[in-house]
Amino acid sequence: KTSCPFPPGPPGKLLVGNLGQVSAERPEIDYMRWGEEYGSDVIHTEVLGQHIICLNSAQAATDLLDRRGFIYCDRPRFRLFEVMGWGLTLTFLRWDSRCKLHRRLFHQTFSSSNIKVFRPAQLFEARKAVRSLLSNPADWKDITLLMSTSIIFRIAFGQEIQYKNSPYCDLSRAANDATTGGGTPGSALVDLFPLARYLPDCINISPSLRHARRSRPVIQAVHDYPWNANLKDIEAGTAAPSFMKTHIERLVKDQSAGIAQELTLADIKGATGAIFIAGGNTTWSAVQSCILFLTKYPDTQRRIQQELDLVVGRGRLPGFDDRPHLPYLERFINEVMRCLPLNPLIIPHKSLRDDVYRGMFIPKGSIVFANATAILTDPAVYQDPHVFDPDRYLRGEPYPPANFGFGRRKCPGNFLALASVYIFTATLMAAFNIKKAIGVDGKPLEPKVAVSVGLGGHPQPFDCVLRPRSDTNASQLLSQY
Ligand code: HEM
Repeated sequence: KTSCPFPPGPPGKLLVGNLGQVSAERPEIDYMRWGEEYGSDVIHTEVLGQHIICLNSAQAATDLLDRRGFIYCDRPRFRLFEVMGWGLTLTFLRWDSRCKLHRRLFHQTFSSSNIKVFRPAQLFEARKAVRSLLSNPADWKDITLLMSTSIIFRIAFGQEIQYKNSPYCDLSRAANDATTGGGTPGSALVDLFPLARYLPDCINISPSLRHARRSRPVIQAVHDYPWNANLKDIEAGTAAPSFMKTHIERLVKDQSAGIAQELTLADIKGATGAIFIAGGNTTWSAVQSCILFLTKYPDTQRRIQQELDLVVGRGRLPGFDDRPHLPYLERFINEVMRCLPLNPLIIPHKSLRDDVYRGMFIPKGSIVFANATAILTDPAVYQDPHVFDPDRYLRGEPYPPANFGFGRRKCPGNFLALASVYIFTATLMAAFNIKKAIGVDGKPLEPKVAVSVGLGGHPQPFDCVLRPRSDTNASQLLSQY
């Protein structure tokens, strides 16, 4: 215990605290406003006795979530997602030996050097997608969904998805709706009043709870359907390399050698499902964000294309070896991530013990949010933070630190995700120009830079027009590929 005060924050009401004061839709904006009002980058609220801490600066987030990661590595219970049927899913696991085991599985597979084995699948899918765009440019949303889903399905379950009306794409869309429809993680009625989960549907006043119950079959299917398909292939000896295959084969080998195993088949199944849910739609959203900013900023397109034409030339398509030689494209992707964080409050962490930070008391069991929106638009770090400017990084401003989270719960798929986004954007820009769509009034439609609410947000729908470039022979190269 300590005599230090809690971090500053809005005064609450007797018993309920700040219940109802934080917007369900854009809580990050409330926390930014309070940050200004109370002159602090660490804000405290309390809802029904639950302490909530929001970190509005990179400094506070790295000091606590990175440097004191051993304190801030737990997660709150996500009861709404439990109702949906998410089980051994790393994202929702409390910090214990099982969670550490799952993180090890992810790190072994998705470290910056180990992801190189997935490059052929990423390259193949990116080129397949851009080739499909040549015949169906208006279909860019479905084609990019097919690509992101197929990359993650190959990596997780060894299954390629060949057609846009494949049941796996429907599954991906449904799983996306299930998770994003749950609202800001940890803020549903059932998270605040756990007994609400037992309310019968006839008196169930919570739309999120009804949504979670309706989503159960989809979440079950996400785990079972591709798993069963790949299990058949593994048994038949025809399975392609995948996370699932590697870990099942290792488990079977260790079991037959009599080596004691902490890992179970259920762990592998949970982790494989987690790759799909955490890695498919997020990558799709990041790809869509790139298309959004390419649409908004034609000059940026030209610069990416000039760089590509210079480095890659006309005789071939971009590959992974070109990436270090395409610094403007790298800055562009980082600037897209900075301007449109897909998880404005990341995913909440929870503290395992009492802590004091700069004289402020953070009690054990606090829910801790890093406010990505505040961090990425902090005027003390980013000059003119609301201006889209990939060249800001040439002036020494840091690459966005918050999009993939912090500390011991930082996204283990970050290298893989950025590699997919890179190879798709490079291939797209080698082959296409993107223009704004024209509205009914004859004027160009300006895409809105906004993200949906909920876990794994995606850019709000926008239109654009893709036209093959006539000044390169990328289309020809793609059609031969
Ligand atoms: C652009 C794409 C992606 C974005 C923006 C993203 C973002 C995030 C964020 C913000 C977190 C929470 C970190 C925290 O709590 O501090 C997270 C966690 C996670 N991500 Fe990603 N992610 C992406 C792609 C991927 C991919 C491709 C995979 C799979 C290979 C993946 C797997 C996970 C997992 C398993 C977690 C939970 C980690 C834990 O709780 O310990 N993500 N991601």
